[in-house]
Amino acid sequence: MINIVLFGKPGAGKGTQAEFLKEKYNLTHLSTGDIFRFNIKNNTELGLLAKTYMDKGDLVPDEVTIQMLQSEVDKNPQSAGFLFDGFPRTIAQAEALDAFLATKNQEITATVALEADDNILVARLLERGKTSGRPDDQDEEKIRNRYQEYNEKTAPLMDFYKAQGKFHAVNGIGTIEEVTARLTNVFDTL
Ligand SMILES: Nc1ncnc2c1ncn2[C@@H]1O[C@H](COP(=O)(O)OP(=O)(O)O)[C@@H](O)[C@H]1O
Repeated sequence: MINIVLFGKPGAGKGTQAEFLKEKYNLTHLSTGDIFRFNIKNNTELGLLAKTYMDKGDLVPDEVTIQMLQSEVDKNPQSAGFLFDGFPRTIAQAEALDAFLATKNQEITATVALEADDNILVARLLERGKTSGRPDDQDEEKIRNRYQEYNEKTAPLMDFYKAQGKFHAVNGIGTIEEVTARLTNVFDTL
Protein backbone atom coordinates (compact mmCIF):
# COMPACT_ATOMS: atom_id res chain seq x y z
CA MET A 1 0.00 0.00 0.00
CA ILE A 2 1.36 3.43 -0.90
CA ASN A 3 -0.02 6.70 0.43
CA ILE A 4 1.15 9.79 -1.38
CA VAL A 5 0.74 13.46 -0.61
CA LEU A 6 0.65 15.50 -3.80
CA PHE A 7 2.02 18.86 -2.79
CA GLY A 8 2.18 22.26 -4.45
CA LYS A 9 0.88 25.80 -4.53
CA PRO A 10 -2.59 26.67 -5.82
CA GLY A 11 -2.57 26.20 -9.58
CA ALA A 12 0.49 23.94 -9.62
CA GLY A 13 -1.45 21.21 -11.44
CA LYS A 14 -2.16 18.77 -8.63
CA GLY A 15 -5.72 18.00 -9.73
CA THR A 16 -4.77 17.50 -13.38
CA GLN A 17 -1.90 15.16 -12.57
CA ALA A 18 -3.89 13.29 -9.91
CA GLU A 19 -6.39 12.17 -12.57
CA PHE A 20 -3.63 10.27 -14.36
CA LEU A 21 -1.72 9.07 -11.29
CA LYS A 22 -4.75 7.58 -9.55
CA GLU A 23 -5.41 5.33 -12.57
CA LYS A 24 -1.81 4.31 -13.15
CA TYR A 25 -1.09 3.46 -9.50
CA ASN A 26 -4.59 2.36 -8.48
CA LEU A 27 -4.93 4.98 -5.76
CA THR A 28 -7.99 6.59 -4.21
CA HIS A 29 -7.79 10.30 -5.02
CA LEU A 30 -8.95 12.55 -2.17
CA SER A 31 -8.99 16.26 -3.01
CA THR A 32 -10.13 18.32 -0.04
CA GLY A 33 -10.93 21.26 -2.35
CA ASP A 34 -13.15 19.01 -4.53
CA ILE A 35 -14.88 17.55 -1.47
CA PHE A 36 -15.58 21.02 -0.09
CA ARG A 37 -16.91 22.17 -3.48
CA PHE A 38 -19.15 19.09 -3.68
CA ASN A 39 -20.56 20.00 -0.26
CA ILE A 40 -21.10 23.61 -1.30
CA LYS A 41 -22.96 22.48 -4.41
CA ASN A 42 -25.21 20.26 -2.32
CA ASN A 43 -25.80 22.92 0.34
CA THR A 44 -24.64 20.73 3.19
CA GLU A 45 -23.80 22.20 6.58
CA LEU A 46 -20.13 21.51 5.93
CA GLY A 47 -20.37 23.24 2.55
CA LEU A 48 -21.97 26.36 4.00
CA LEU A 49 -19.24 26.58 6.61
CA ALA A 50 -16.36 25.93 4.18
CA LYS A 51 -17.69 28.48 1.69
CA THR A 52 -17.23 31.38 4.09
CA TYR A 53 -13.50 30.64 4.18
CA MET A 54 -12.94 29.47 0.63
CA ASP A 55 -14.55 32.48 -1.00
CA LYS A 56 -11.99 34.69 0.69
CA GLY A 57 -9.08 32.41 -0.13
CA ASP A 58 -8.61 31.52 3.55
CA LEU A 59 -7.99 27.99 4.75
CA VAL A 60 -10.93 26.13 6.27
CA PRO A 61 -10.23 25.49 10.00
CA ASP A 62 -8.11 22.43 10.76
CA GLU A 63 -10.64 20.71 12.98
CA VAL A 64 -13.30 20.71 10.27
CA THR A 65 -10.89 19.67 7.52
CA ILE A 66 -9.23 16.88 9.48
CA GLN A 67 -12.55 15.36 10.49
CA MET A 68 -13.82 15.45 6.92
CA LEU A 69 -10.65 13.87 5.54
CA GLN A 70 -10.72 11.06 8.09
CA SER A 71 -14.31 10.24 7.24
CA GLU A 72 -13.43 10.11 3.51
CA VAL A 73 -10.58 7.69 4.22
CA ASP A 74 -12.93 5.55 6.30
CA LYS A 75 -15.39 5.41 3.40
CA ASN A 76 -12.75 3.53 1.36
CA PRO A 77 -11.66 0.59 3.52
CA GLN A 78 -10.75 -1.53 0.49
CA SER A 79 -8.44 1.09 -1.00
CA ALA A 80 -5.00 0.00 -2.20
CA GLY A 81 -3.62 3.42 -1.22
CA PHE A 82 -4.48 7.09 -1.18
CA LEU A 83 -3.43 10.09 -3.20
CA PHE A 84 -3.96 13.12 -0.97
CA ASP A 85 -4.42 16.33 -2.95
CA GLY A 86 -4.72 19.62 -1.07
CA PHE A 87 -4.23 17.90 2.26
CA PRO A 88 -2.37 18.30 4.56
CA ARG A 89 -2.06 22.08 4.29
CA THR A 90 -0.90 22.84 7.83
CA ILE A 91 1.48 21.17 10.28
CA ALA A 92 -1.50 20.34 12.52
CA GLN A 93 -3.16 18.53 9.58
CA ALA A 94 0.04 16.64 8.78
CA GLU A 95 0.44 15.53 12.39
CA ALA A 96 -3.21 14.49 12.55
CA LEU A 97 -2.80 12.52 9.31
CA ASP A 98 0.27 10.67 10.61
CA ALA A 99 -1.53 9.81 13.85
CA PHE A 100 -4.68 8.72 12.01
CA LEU A 101 -2.80 6.50 9.55
CA ALA A 102 -0.82 4.98 12.42
CA THR A 103 -4.07 3.75 13.98
CA LYS A 104 -4.49 1.72 10.76
CA ASN A 105 -0.86 0.55 10.72
CA GLN A 106 -0.34 2.81 7.72
CA GLU A 107 1.91 5.74 6.96
CA ILE A 108 2.66 8.35 4.34
CA THR A 109 5.01 6.78 1.82
CA ALA A 110 6.14 10.04 0.23
CA THR A 111 5.27 13.63 -0.50
CA VAL A 112 5.72 14.69 -4.10
CA ALA A 113 5.74 18.42 -4.83
CA LEU A 114 5.01 20.17 -8.10
CA GLU A 115 7.15 23.27 -8.21
CA ALA A 116 6.42 26.44 -10.17
CA ASP A 117 6.97 30.16 -9.99
CA ASP A 118 4.20 32.28 -8.37
CA ASN A 119 3.71 34.60 -11.34
CA ILE A 120 3.11 31.72 -13.73
CA LEU A 121 0.65 30.19 -11.28
CA VAL A 122 -1.35 33.37 -10.70
CA ALA A 123 -1.74 33.73 -14.46
CA ARG A 124 -2.89 30.09 -14.70
CA LEU A 125 -5.49 30.58 -11.97
CA LEU A 126 -6.91 33.76 -13.52
CA GLU A 127 -7.21 31.85 -16.80
CA ARG A 128 -8.93 28.94 -15.01
CA GLY A 129 -11.26 31.44 -13.31
CA LYS A 130 -12.70 32.43 -16.69
CA THR A 131 -14.25 28.98 -17.10
CA SER A 132 -14.18 27.18 -13.73
CA GLY A 133 -16.83 29.33 -12.05
CA ARG A 134 -14.70 29.24 -8.90
CA PRO A 135 -15.04 32.57 -7.04
CA ASP A 136 -11.58 32.13 -5.53
CA ASP A 137 -10.01 32.00 -9.03
CA GLN A 138 -11.58 35.17 -10.36
CA ASP A 139 -10.08 37.86 -8.19
CA GLU A 140 -6.35 38.51 -8.03
CA GLU A 141 -6.60 39.68 -4.42
CA LYS A 142 -8.16 36.36 -3.34
CA ILE A 143 -5.51 34.49 -5.29
CA ARG A 144 -2.72 36.48 -3.59
CA ASN A 145 -4.35 35.69 -0.24
CA ARG A 146 -4.21 31.97 -1.05
CA TYR A 147 -0.48 32.33 -1.72
CA GLN A 148 -0.04 34.12 1.59
CA GLU A 149 -1.89 31.28 3.33
CA TYR A 150 0.34 28.82 1.49
CA ASN A 151 3.56 30.61 2.42
CA GLU A 152 2.62 30.99 6.07
CA LYS A 153 0.88 27.71 6.80
CA THR A 154 1.62 25.14 4.07
CA ALA A 155 5.24 25.80 3.04
CA PRO A 156 6.54 24.65 6.49
CA LEU A 157 5.32 21.16 5.57
CA MET A 158 8.27 20.79 3.20
CA ASP A 159 10.63 20.71 6.19
CA PHE A 160 8.21 18.47 8.09
CA TYR A 161 8.41 15.81 5.35
CA LYS A 162 12.11 16.42 4.61
CA ALA A 163 12.84 15.63 8.27
CA GLN A 164 11.10 12.28 7.70
CA GLY A 165 13.12 11.72 4.50
CA LYS A 166 9.89 11.66 2.47
CA PHE A 167 10.05 14.82 0.39
CA HIS A 168 10.48 14.74 -3.42
CA ALA A 169 10.09 17.65 -5.82
CA VAL A 170 9.55 17.82 -9.56
CA ASN A 171 9.49 20.77 -11.94
CA GLY A 172 5.83 21.62 -12.59
CA ILE A 173 6.50 23.77 -15.65
CA GLY A 174 6.11 22.13 -19.05
CA THR A 175 3.37 20.34 -20.91
CA ILE A 176 0.97 18.15 -18.93
CA GLU A 177 2.67 15.08 -20.44
CA GLU A 178 6.16 16.28 -19.53
CA VAL A 179 5.14 16.87 -15.92
CA THR A 180 3.37 13.49 -15.80
CA ALA A 181 6.55 11.79 -16.99
CA ARG A 182 8.59 13.49 -14.24
CA LEU A 183 6.07 12.43 -11.60
CA THR A 184 5.99 8.87 -12.90
CA ASN A 185 9.79 8.72 -12.61
CA VAL A 186 9.51 9.55 -8.91
CA PHE A 187 6.49 7.30 -8.23
CA ASP A 188 8.27 4.34 -9.82
CA THR A 189 11.06 4.61 -7.24
CA LEU A 190 8.69 4.48 -4.25
N1 LIG B 1 -6.49 20.94 3.64
C1 LIG B 1 -7.19 22.08 3.63
N2 LIG B 1 -7.25 22.85 4.76
C2 LIG B 1 -7.94 23.97 4.79
N3 LIG B 1 -8.62 24.47 3.74
C3 LIG B 1 -8.61 23.76 2.59
C4 LIG B 1 -7.90 22.53 2.49
N4 LIG B 1 -8.07 22.03 1.23
C5 LIG B 1 -8.83 22.92 0.57
N5 LIG B 1 -9.17 23.95 1.37
C6 LIG B 1 -9.99 25.13 1.01
O1 LIG B 1 -10.40 25.00 -0.35
C7 LIG B 1 -9.84 26.04 -1.18
C8 LIG B 1 -9.54 25.48 -2.57
O2 LIG B 1 -8.60 24.42 -2.48
P1 LIG B 1 -8.13 23.61 -3.77
O3 LIG B 1 -9.29 23.16 -4.55
O4 LIG B 1 -7.15 22.60 -3.30
O5 LIG B 1 -7.48 24.67 -4.73
P2 LIG B 1 -6.10 25.39 -4.89
O6 LIG B 1 -5.00 24.41 -4.58
O7 LIG B 1 -6.13 25.79 -6.31
O8 LIG B 1 -6.18 26.55 -3.92
C9 LIG B 1 -8.64 26.55 -0.37
O9 LIG B 1 -8.30 27.88 -0.70
C10 LIG B 1 -9.19 26.41 1.06
O10 LIG B 1 -10.08 27.45 1.37
